[in-house]
Amino acid sequence: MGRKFVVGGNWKMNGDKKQVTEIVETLKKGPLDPNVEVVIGVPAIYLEYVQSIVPNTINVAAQNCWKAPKGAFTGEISPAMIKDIGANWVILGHSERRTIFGEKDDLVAEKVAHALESGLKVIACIGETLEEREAGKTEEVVFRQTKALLPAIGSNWDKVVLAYEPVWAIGTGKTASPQQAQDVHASLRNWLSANASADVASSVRIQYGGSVTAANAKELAACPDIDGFLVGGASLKPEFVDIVNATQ
Ligand SMILES: O=C[C@H](O)COP(=O)(O)O
Repeated sequence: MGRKFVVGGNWKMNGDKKQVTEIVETLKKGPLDPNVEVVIGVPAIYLEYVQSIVPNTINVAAQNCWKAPKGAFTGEISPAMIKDIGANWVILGHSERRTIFGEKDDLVAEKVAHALESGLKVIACIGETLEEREAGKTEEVVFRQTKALLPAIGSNWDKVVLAYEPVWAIGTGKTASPQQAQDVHASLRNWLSANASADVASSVRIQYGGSVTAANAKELAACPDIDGFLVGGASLKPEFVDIVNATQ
């Protein structure tokens, strides 16, 4: 099957020019496993700068974008702008966008569709809240969120990475157990087999995100349906190198 392990670092709204330079220096020193695809999610204002200092083995992602190429959308950036400065990825539908900024499934889908049309690759995030998990609705929620993406993705699944990020595990230090994460990833693959295609189900890469650290990455990475991570807090620290190398 050969799904290439893919590790994203989502810096969120953190860092200043000095710190982002230091993080890039740390990544350059690595050494980073050459068999792993690395994508760093950079605050919009530093995208061009970071793109100009990373080696071409490291991919740069925006953390959000709008669903149109240009126009009267104050404060937004477009996929065309992201591509224009040389970056090729965008993270969409992150739970912070969904919960803090009120992005619903249909808006996330429109953004995904436009980003893909514009030639960006997409890390599309899904995941349930604690309340939803405790109500036994984990699968219902992640299937609903993924279903909304199907028409947006169309035949572009090779340009999409799904990131399963249980909201209760984000920034809380409370990681999903490898079994909990594996179970959701496996269910998602079954659902994709029935609702997209067997080929999509077996080839799409599904990252786990939520309090991933160097201490828990190896165990999570050993799960058969976990194909990488989307890392928040730890992506700002030197341990991100060990997380990238978790399959070694
Ligand atoms: O996008 C990354 C996730 O929100 C995980 O964040 P975290 O590793 O700080 O829990």
